[in-house]
Amino acid sequence: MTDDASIYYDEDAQRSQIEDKTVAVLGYGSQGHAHAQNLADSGIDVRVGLKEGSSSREAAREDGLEVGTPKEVAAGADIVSVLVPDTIQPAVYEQIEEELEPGNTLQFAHGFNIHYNQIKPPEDVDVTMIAPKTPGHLLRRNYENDEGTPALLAVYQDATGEAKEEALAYGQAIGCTRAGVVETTFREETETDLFGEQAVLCGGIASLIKQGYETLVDAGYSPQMAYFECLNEMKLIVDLMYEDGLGGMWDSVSDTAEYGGLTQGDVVIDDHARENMEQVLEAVQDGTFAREWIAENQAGRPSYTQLRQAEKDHEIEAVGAELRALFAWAEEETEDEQEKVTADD
Ligand SMILES: NC(=O)C1=CN([C@@H]2O[C@H](COP(=O)(O)OP(=O)(O)OC[C@H]3O[C@@H](n4cnc5c(N)ncnc54)[C@H](OP(=O)(O)O)[C@@H]3O)[C@@H](O)[C@H]2O)C=CC1
Ligand SMILES: CC[C@](O)(C(C)=O)C(=O)O
Ligand SMILES: [Mg+2]
Ligand SMILES: [Mg+2]
Repeated sequence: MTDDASIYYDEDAQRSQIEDKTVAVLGYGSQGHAHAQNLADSGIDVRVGLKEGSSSREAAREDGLEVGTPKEVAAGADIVSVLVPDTIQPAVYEQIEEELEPGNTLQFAHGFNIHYNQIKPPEDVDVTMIAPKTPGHLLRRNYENDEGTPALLAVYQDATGEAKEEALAYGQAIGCTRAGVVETTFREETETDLFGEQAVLCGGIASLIKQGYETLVDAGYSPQMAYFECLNEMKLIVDLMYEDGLGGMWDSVSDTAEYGGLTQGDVVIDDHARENMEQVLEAVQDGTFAREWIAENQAGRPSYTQLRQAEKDHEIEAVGAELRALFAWAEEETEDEQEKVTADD
């Protein structure tokens, strides 16, 4: 995004660009179920593409959607939205490639396979991206609550001359132009998304939480105390940043927290952490991470499986599960009490 980046809203999108078109949504996972249901609720003709025997087929049918194999649904579609996992996309693309007709659109929610040349579409189709900046389940929840979800729009290939307009209409139909759609490129979306999820949003924050938790527990504090301090309250603090930036958070916490945070934050996340972040970014930019991830999948995901298990086995997960169960029970009780008060009134 540059200083003059364009942001598009509902009024910038033309429904006519999509209303008579058929969309094949491949995959019915986090993004797939949200795109498919939001499109259908916006009056668009949607079909869901899943392999025979897929565990997602029943869910899509229960949600009232027509289901076929990726090849079957792509055959009748104007827009094919590729929402299976990134590592599966090249194989699924091979199944649907011959169904693409001139003027059709290949639509993505992340640029990995286009940017790293794992999918090479024919020149006569549009290749676009609407990348919601949120997990899919929140994309669906926001749509149902009449709220918007910000997204990025990019056009890699404009065979029809109307790729951007159609992508905007798609973004409107899944609820993104309600919040704002920012124009970017496949390269910028891919590299910033991978960097963000690795260094900050998913990897960085999980490691920060675990290191904080372990520091307190190793120093003799109770695991419950460490959980509340390092994980539970994270959401509440991030909510303040989400609503009003870092300033919103600094304004709300005590002066003591603000002074301690401003002096110690950079001690923890220091120049060394910054150098590590730069290395993470370099591996994304020069394709090292992409090659590693593709090879890891070709080898049957040995490291991924082991790392996933180690994360599940971390003590903070068991402690958190116990505490959250107590919390939910306490909340239910509070609601019951409130209902009782209302009824008594
Ligand atoms: N997760 C997110 O919120 C975000 C994801 N993205 C991007 O969206 C895209 C989709 O990611 P995400 O939603 O996480 O994916 P998911 O892992 O949630 O996708 C799982 C779905 O894909 C189906 N699937 C798996 N293999 C195949 C196959 N061979 N043929 C057909 N369907 C298959 C699964 O069916 P089955 O039940 O049979 O396994 C399931 O329905 C990616 O490009 C990702 O980077 C972008 C923004 C956020
Ligand atoms: C932050 C992770 C993400 O990039 C996302 C939800 O936006 C993803 O790939 O899931
Ligand atoms: Mg993302
Ligand atoms: Mg991502």
